[in-house]
Amino acid sequence: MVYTPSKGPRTLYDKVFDAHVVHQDENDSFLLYIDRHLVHEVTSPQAFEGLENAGRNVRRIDCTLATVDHNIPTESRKNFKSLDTFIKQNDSRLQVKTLENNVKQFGVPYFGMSEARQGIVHTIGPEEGFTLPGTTVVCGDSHTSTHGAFGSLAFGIGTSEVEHVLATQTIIQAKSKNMRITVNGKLSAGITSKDLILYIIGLIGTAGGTGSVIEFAGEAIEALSMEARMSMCNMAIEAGARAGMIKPDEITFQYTKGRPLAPKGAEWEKAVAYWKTLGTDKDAKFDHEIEIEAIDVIPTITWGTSPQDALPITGAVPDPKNVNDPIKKSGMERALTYMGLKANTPLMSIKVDKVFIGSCTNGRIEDLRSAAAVVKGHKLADNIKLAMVVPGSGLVKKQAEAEGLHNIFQEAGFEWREAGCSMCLGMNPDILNAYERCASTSNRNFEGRQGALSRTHLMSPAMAAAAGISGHFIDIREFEYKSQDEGSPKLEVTSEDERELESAAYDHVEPAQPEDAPQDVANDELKDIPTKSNDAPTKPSSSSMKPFLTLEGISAPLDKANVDTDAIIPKQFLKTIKRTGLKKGLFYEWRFHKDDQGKDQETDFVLNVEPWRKAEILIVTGDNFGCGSSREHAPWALKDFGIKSIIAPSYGDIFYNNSFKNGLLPIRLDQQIIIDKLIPIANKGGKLCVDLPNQRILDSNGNVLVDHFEIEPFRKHCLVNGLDDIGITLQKEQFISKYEALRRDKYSFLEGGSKLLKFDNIPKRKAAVTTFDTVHQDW
Ligand SMILES: CC(C)[C@H](C(=O)O)[C@@H](O)C(=O)O
Ligand code: SF4
Repeated sequence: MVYTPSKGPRTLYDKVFDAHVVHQDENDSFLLYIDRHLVHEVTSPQAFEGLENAGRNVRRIDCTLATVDHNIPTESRKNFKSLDTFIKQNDSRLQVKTLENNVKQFGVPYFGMSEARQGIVHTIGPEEGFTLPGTTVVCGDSHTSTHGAFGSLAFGIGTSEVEHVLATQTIIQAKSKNMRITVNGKLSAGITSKDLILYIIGLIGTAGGTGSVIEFAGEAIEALSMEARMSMCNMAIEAGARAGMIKPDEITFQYTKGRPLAPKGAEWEKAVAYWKTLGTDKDAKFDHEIEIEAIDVIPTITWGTSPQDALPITGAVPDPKNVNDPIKKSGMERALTYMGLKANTPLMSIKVDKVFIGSCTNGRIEDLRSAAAVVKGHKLADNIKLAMVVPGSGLVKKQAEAEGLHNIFQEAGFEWREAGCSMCLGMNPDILNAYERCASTSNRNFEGRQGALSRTHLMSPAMAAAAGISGHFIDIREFEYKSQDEGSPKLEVTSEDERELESAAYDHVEPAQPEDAPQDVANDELKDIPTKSNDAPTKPSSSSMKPFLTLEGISAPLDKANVDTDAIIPKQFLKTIKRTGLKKGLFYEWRFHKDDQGKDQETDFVLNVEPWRKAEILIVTGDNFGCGSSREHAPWALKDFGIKSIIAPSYGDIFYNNSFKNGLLPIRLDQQIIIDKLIPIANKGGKLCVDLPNQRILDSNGNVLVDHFEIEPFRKHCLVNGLDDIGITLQKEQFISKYEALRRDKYSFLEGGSKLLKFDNIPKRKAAVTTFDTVHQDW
């Protein structure tokens, strides 16, 4: 169907979405073109394997950029010789080496461990100018939302979608709702964008943005630096949103200009003229609007096990006695026990064991500057066992060292590390021990996130640094800076600082202009082309599915809200390069405890008990099942256990998507219907029958319990027919090439991409598998 964007006033999200529609299917499913695809070692092995098995290629290596970040140790690389000697953990090493093999085989530009530009995937994209305003950006990682700070539509995807993007440079998407959060007035001195985003998540909850793209707007947002905007959008996913976006403006252009992969000369002018048109039109309609007064935001930290457990630092640990909702009350009680906290304890009296300054939320130069301003002239408190600063990228590290920040940290007793995800999720040697409490600048405080039984409190870099110096949480507004003589602490990076950073650290070769001359496209509109294509590949992908029609199986109850994917499958199980064998890891922390010998013993968690041990349908009472990380390992683990359908009031967007790609049916139902009609049966271990063709749910006697549940027609079509998305998309090859021709002309400033990076060692493809060989040789 020809897609005709609305003629009326449109939002920033509408505009970027409209500009990328390759094809609209009959039912509200769109094929969107992807401008930028970032790849890392954890969520890509199975995707490359799928490509290889199906004999497919990476369609646009110039739109793809890979790096390693999650698994790598952050200790000094001075003596780095090879991955074999440097990465001690076998499974981590295997994942990193697998990525290295894959980028070589498919010719994907890659920043490996010996490359100065390596870093966290969300730090390097903006840093290189790979991320550009108005683009679509994806990555097999939920914090891809970070890139929305540029006014790009950026979101996390699962591994099946990584494979889809690699093969087709497109993604199948439904349109999200428009939500705007306007922050009026100015933030008070010392209040950072991290305080603001924690405040917002505390207000709207981790499901507050579900199904929506949030546009952050208003005076306080416009005043933020790019790095501060990135911290905001980074955590939009923690508010459940599909993406976060901020209108590109002069601050965005200033930040982007001169980056290695940013357009140059006339292409730059053309790009800026286009980017200036992207702001939300006056009178554009939002499905949800929230207004916040900046003056209300004070330093904010989390107390519990969800990012929504955010409180002003002046507050006290909440008391479950004051909560009526039984699900919320029991969640709060559990969080208090897990965090080892007593209700009503003042937050500022809570002592800290470790400090972590880093991550894709707060591991950029501005963050390190603000933490260093706090630390300068002080020493870590005696009770601090370890404090570490982990730059987001090699270039951030280089810049920080040029400014002498590493000396400030080291003199105070902090460890100065190499770039990586580090203790943000502890897939590498940087972890907390059981019961240790950490002041962390990362974005997730889920149970076990930084190590089994670890306790994470989220906050800004300045607040985490101050906690290290004081030994307990402290209000940064009352902290005694010793660096006043050198001017007040830098909580903001000026454009001058940015220029300095650029010239000091970004010594790249001036990239040549793209070779592809803009092509003549007669018409700006996409023309409808018959979907039949002669050259559509027919080989199945590795993930091809069985048709899903009706399912009759034992149902198991799960009386919890906000079940995150870290809980469904903890980080230690993500190191596999396969899609199978994850049964043991499902709800691992809930299903097992360690005995005196350190052996796993089963708990009485429902799935360990007969008859639910054989459950095929999971009935969840609380909202937001599968929130958090994009790990497709969550549906893989559920399927491996035997669960084939989940029924819950709502889901995390990425988990919901990922489930369909694996033939796992997630059904959304009203909470009251679940509690009244399904939970009584699940509590007895009774059977339910899910009838997908007729979209209804029956009991084992054939009585209809739910006469209709909603499911998007395209998703149903794929499940019922066991269809492989990639195969379907490749049949639309003509639409994709047509869009690419349009793009070369209208958005010519996007051409070139990562192909323009200069490498000392150009990865050589093992076998000539694509028509992109010429491109590859051009590097
Ligand atoms: C490993 C990856 C899938 C995951 C994510 O999607 O966010 C990770 O980056 C995280 O922060 O939990
Ligand atoms: S959230 Fe943490 S683990 Fe995930 S990409 Fe960012 S730094 Fe890495």
